[in-house]
Amino acid sequence: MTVDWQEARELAYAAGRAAAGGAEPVALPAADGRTLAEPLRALTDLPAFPTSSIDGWAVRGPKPWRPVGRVLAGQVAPPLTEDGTCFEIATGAMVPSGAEALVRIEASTRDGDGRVSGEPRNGFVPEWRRPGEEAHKDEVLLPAGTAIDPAVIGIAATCGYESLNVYPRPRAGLLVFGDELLTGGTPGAGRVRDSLGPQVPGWLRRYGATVDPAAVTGPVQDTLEAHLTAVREALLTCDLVCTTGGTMHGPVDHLHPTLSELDAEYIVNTVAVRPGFPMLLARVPGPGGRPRFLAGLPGNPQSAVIALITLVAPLLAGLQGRPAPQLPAVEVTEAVRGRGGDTHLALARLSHDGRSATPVGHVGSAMLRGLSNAHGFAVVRPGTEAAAGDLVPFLPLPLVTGERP
Ligand SMILES: Nc1nc2c(c(=O)[nH]1)N[C@H]1C(S)=C(S)[C@@H](COP(=O)(O)OP(=O)(O)OC[C@H]3O[C@@H](n4cnc5c(N)ncnc54)[C@H](O)[C@@H]3O)O[C@H]1N2
Ligand code: MOO
Repeated sequence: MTVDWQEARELAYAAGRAAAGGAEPVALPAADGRTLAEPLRALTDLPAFPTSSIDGWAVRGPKPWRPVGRVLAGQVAPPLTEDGTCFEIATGAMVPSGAEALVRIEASTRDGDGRVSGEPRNGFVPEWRRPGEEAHKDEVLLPAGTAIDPAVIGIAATCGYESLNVYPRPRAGLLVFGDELLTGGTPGAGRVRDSLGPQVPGWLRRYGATVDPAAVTGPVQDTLEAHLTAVREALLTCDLVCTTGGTMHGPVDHLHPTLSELDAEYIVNTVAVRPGFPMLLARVPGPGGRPRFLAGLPGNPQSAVIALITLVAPLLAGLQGRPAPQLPAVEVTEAVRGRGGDTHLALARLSHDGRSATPVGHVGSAMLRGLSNAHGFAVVRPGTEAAAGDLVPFLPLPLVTGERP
């Protein structure tokens, strides 16, 4: 029943990939953060016409050249037909056929009759860009599965796209379980603040899901009936419902009985990882034959984030048609103990060059202090220990540039 941590990630990814939605067209300005459902191909040669890189003269034959016209950017250049003539030309303008060279304005002189002389630059950089220099028509520039960022939108616009066919964004929701949880004020008298309701939607969005604020509910009352009602309702509008707490088998832990009532099928039910082992991922029959998913995040807050990064991140990557997340290797600066037959995920900070990781303090599964000071987790695989200087995989938090400098 308990699966290896790496295997759990692969199972979650495969489940998401198998359930990825069909492509939908989205206008370029709205495509940031989406995923290409088809390869991005050049629709024409790029550049599409010979394009001047300078302001100057397009010349033909030996100098001096008599100006016979002017080509500005945006115009179709007429041919330059006679030796000893030139067109004045602007940066970005089409180079006329027949032109043999371009002479920069600052490298040119004019005689009393207005004829132009000068030397074309003999440099490494040509003075005009040839059609197809950047891409040939139909060439694949980016594969399907590419995450769309502003630069991808830019190259798509350069090619002439108005919209892109992309995967749908998975819609995620969150149900917080636990009658002991406060939604405001300071903790005490047996009660703690809910630290997952405010936090989990942000992580889900960073993994590409949308989270409607109306799909975040809690605390849900600790009864089986309340759990069932809340999960059923959430599954109506969400592709993925995350729950927090109740993954064990305590007196008020109702998640497993809820899943059984819903005819859910476990994809992963507990993982050989510390912290976080009671995490689970289940598939629930959805309308139209497309499955919906429920991720059970353990109640201990750091364990909940570990479940997100272990199961939900690969699931969402698969649902969006992205490649499975790969882990870089880093050197640990101090020893990190193993956890016997379990994978140990040890919170750590990366060095500025990203090559080494140093474990942080305050890493108990009920704590968030270490998490708020770390870049991710050093991964110590089952049956191993990491000595200072060893290379281990690093599981990054989905932080944005500028966070945790
Ligand atoms: N007999 C055993 N008991 C426990 C074991 C075990 O192996 N045997 N494992 C422990 C581990 S490890 C974990 S993790 C938790 C998982 O339990 P649940 O998922 O059922 O979570 P709860 O019992 O509901 O809560 C655990 C803990 O976390 C606090 N919590 C819950 N939700 C939140 C929240 N939204 N914000 C802040 N804190 C939260 C809750 O108050 C509890 O302290 O089981 C252990 N027990
Ligand atoms: O493994 Mo629990 O998931 O330590 O907090």
